[in-house]
Amino acid sequence: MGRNDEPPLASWECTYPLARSGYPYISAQCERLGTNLFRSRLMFKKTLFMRGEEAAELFYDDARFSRENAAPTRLKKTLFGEGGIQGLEGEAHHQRKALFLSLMSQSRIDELMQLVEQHWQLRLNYWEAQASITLLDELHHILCRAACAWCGIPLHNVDAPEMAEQLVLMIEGGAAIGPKHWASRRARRQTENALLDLIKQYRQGLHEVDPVLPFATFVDFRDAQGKPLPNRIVAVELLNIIRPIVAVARYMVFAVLAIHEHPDCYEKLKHQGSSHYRRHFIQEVRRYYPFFPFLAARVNADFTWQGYRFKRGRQAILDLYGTNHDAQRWEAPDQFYPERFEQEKVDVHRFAMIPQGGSDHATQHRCPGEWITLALIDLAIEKFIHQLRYDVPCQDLTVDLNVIPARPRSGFIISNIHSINSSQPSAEEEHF
Ligand code: HEM
Repeated sequence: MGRNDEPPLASWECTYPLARSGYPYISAQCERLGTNLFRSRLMFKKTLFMRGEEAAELFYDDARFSRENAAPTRLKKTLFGEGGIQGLEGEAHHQRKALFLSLMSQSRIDELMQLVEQHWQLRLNYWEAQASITLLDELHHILCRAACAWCGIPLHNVDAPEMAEQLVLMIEGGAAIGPKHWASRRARRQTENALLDLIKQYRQGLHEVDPVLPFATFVDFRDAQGKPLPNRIVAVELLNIIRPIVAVARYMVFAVLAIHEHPDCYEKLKHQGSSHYRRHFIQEVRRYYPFFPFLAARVNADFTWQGYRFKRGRQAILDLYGTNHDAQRWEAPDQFYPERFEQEKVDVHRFAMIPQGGSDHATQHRCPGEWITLALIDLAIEKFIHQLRYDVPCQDLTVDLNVIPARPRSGFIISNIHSINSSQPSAEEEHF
């Protein structure tokens, strides 16, 4: 290898094999070529693919990589929206990020958890009356109602199921092709438009929202020049809160799946209360189960790294799933083993364990919703270990690694559901 070589070539074009193999694709190429960096083309664009802790540290060096115009259009039209925080850089990004982080205080997160508890409790009567329910679908609805209430977005009974469905379409349609992708684009347009109407009404003084809630925080924001955010951007950013809160349903289901498939974990969670073990279990759910597959950026300036040339303007992809499963960093990475975190230091979460991105929250693009995610998974564990009795009927619980975003095929069906601690009887049943 010379001082300034091109990274190894995996293939001329890899869009189709990547779509067909899903999460393990980048790692499989790394193993085949004996490298953590290779090149190919994605959607005919020359692309560098990177995996592992060192590569993640490099990817988060903003002198070398930029997110501006990095996300593919199909993701902007579905998952992210246009003009949102994901594509900002520098001071504009820091300002916008500070707004998101201002919503993540412990007291605000506690508020959200109380809302989720309330909506869960209201739904429990219905669960108990059914022969079975599909947990993923139910959690999508509960989280949608709680997230909208937490943000200050009024949802009436009639709108709630539609809103939940549209958010799920956005979550699932970004990576999809064909009709599902187009339904996802439609869902984004409709949801943004519904929010736009609310934002306009609020600006005209037609309805009031508590100023601490995200809706008012974003609409009332003024930059250093006293300029507000355009209505469309406010709508995109509000969706950047409620959509991912609904998406956490997948991690909650994965946590319940892990409890089901690992009886030893169940016993430890039941008897060790809210111990270190529980925290390690939650981290292992986020490390082990596939969710956000990879991130895209653009090379900012020519540079050389480990003898390989990075050319300005080149597309770069950081493999999140592959980094979380990198055998050079993790022992038995494909085994679910919460105890592994006993040996880890806090800085494991900077570049080695990066299901929600790495580096810093305030200055980098790392997910501002990590604390909410941890709290919601914890809530699911509390419910399923201590507060509910249920059966898991025979079903297909396969998690296909070629489906992005992943989920257990059945959505996790549970039956014979009973509340163990029925100290909070539901006042009214919610109709989804
Ligand atoms: C299901 C759990 C979640 C996963 C897997 C996840 C994953 C991610 C990932 C991979 C990123 C990109 C990081 C980067 O570009 O460096 C991200 C960014 C982001 N996430 Fe999350 N997230 C989750 C939950 C949440 C929640 C609950 C919220 C909000 C309440 C949220 C809001 C955001 C926002 C606004 C960004 C953009 C941040 C920026 O560009 O600076 N996410 N998330």
